[in-house]
Amino acid sequence: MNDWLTVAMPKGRIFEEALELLRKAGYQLPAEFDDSRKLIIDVPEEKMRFILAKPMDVPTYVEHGVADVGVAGKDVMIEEERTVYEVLDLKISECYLAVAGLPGYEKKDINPKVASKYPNLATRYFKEQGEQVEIIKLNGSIELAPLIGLADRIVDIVSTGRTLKENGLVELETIVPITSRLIVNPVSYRMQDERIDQMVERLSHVIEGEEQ
Ligand SMILES: Nc1ncnc2c1ncn2[C@@H]1O[C@H](COP(=O)(O)OP(=O)(O)OP(=O)(O)O)[C@@H](O)[C@H]1O
Ligand SMILES: O=P(O)(O)OC[C@H]1O[C@H](OP(=O)(O)OP(=O)(O)O)[C@H](O)[C@@H]1O
Repeated sequence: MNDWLTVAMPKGRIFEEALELLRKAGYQLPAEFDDSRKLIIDVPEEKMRFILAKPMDVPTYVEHGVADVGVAGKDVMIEEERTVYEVLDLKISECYLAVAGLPGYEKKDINPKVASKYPNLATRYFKEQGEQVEIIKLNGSIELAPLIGLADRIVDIVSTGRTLKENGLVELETIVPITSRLIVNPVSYRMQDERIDQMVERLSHVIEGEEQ
């Protein structure tokens, strides 16, 4: 299977959009992708193996070389800081990272707490801002933290803004816009450069077409 390409796909909300993009780029992906609990799906016609991972873990599989390429949110890339090449902005799963809190929040000097699923990113952000905070790592439902008094602020993804609004929170600072990226293992890029370049080219073509 030396000439096969292993692709790490994030399960969850990016999956369908990424799948659609690949199909539009001409990859023949069977119906099995749309309704399966399998974590490895081989597509011999394309000489491709797909592994379905947790979104936050995709760069880990790619860094270790068990996947040649992968799809990961920019949020995950910033948080994880893995040694991989980021070769293409897929322009899917658009959202942004923001600091949010209760309305009227005022910065306090003593032990301000920030809850986030992105502890590394949040630590770096507040350091850059020259603010000392305690980061509390959560795995989901981040908006709950200020409501229940676990933290004063949160660092989290905002897309429609509905979760903030329905929980009575407001955005305090915008950190960075987020989209999903195509990432590549550096060794795979040397060994399979033609196949990977071709993939980038085919996907770019679809993305540019959709932008017009
Ligand atoms: N509300 C959103 N709208 C658009 N894109 C989002 C949104 N939330 C997250 N994303 C993007 O999708 C990626 C994966 O999100 P998803 O919610 O599927 O995974 P997750 O939160 O890591 O999964 P899980 O909740 O199972 O741990 C994120 O890394 C981010 O890039
Ligand atoms: O601005 P919105 O459109 O409301 O989207 C933002 C929400 O989406 C994500 O949560 P997700 O649905 O992944 O749930 P989680 O709390 O389990 O992370 C994110 O963490 C926000 O809570």
